[in-house]
Amino acid sequence: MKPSIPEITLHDGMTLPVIGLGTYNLNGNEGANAIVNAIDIGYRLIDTAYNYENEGTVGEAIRRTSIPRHALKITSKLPGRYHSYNKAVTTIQESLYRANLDYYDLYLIHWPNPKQDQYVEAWQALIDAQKWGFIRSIGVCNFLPEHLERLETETGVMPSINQIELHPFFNQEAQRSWHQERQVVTESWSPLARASEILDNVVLQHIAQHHQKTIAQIILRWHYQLGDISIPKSASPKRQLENISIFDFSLDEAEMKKISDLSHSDGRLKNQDPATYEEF
Ligand SMILES: NC(=O)C1=CN([C@@H]2O[C@H](COP(=O)(O)OP(=O)(O)OC[C@H]3O[C@@H](n4cnc5c(N)ncnc54)[C@H](OP(=O)(O)O)[C@@H]3O)[C@@H](O)[C@H]2O)C=CC1
Ligand SMILES: O=C(O)C(=O)[C@@H](O)[C@H](O)C(=O)CO
Repeated sequence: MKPSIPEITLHDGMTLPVIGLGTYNLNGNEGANAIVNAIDIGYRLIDTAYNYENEGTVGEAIRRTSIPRHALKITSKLPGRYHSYNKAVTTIQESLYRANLDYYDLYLIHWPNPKQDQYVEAWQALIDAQKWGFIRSIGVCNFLPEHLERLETETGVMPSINQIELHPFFNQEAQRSWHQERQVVTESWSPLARASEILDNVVLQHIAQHHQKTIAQIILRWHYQLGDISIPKSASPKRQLENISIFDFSLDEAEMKKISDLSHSDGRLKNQDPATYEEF
């Protein structure tokens, strides 16, 4: 049976499933097949980006599936090199042309690039693109509280979502509670910490054995109970199904704490600190 994925409502009324499919490195025909499989088994939220060079692949998968466009939630992202207002507007249009879509459900600024300091202009372009009907909901990725505050002060609009690095090795406690106070939904990128050494972690192994689940399922259940949206990437039909089969058990408070306690200050996977990282 296909698992049914619960939904979250954003402050602008958009609803999104609590688990979506990450598509970084899902390109071409193989990528399209993987995305079609995910949609067929119940995924409705698909996360792409201009910089992944696969908005076309996502569009192809949407054309191949029998699920109607309106039942899907498609996200894309504006790259760092196109933050100026005019470039941002044409890039949003290019993102649509690449996917052959009339609108994105969610469009995000991919990184703030604070040194470049054009993210407020980019945000104004997203606000206008939403008014013109190109985008249904607008948000950001990797924005620190100071960046989010500036968007609201200078444009009056707070992002609906902030997609950030979040996994048991980097639990983002302070940023998550900042979001919660301001009705910004947290979306987790690399929710499985790219499935590297985390899959050998003994704390997670014990919890997984206790629930007769895999470590990936324990991590994704932890995300769900934290209240965030996660977007695990998998090219494998078996692991795609595993990753959405997490709604038939729950973690208790002690287990949640043990997982959150795996976090450490240098737990970022690639040391991409939004205060200094500048994306192309
Ligand atoms: N906004 C941003 O700045 C960023 C956004 N992202 C987005 O977040 C998405 C997810 O993050 P990503 O970096 O891909 O990392 P993930 O944490 O989703 O891990 C993906 C890796 O985990 C493996 N995997 C998936 N499911 C399982 C499972 N059940 N058991 C074991 N291994 C598994 C995948 O392999 P396999 O495919 O073989 O299953 C792949 O190697 C990206 O694809 C992208 O859409 C990512 C980075 C930055
Ligand atoms: O995948 C993304 O969305 C990114 O922003 C990349 O920078 C990613 O984090 C990465 O690590 C690329 O190697």
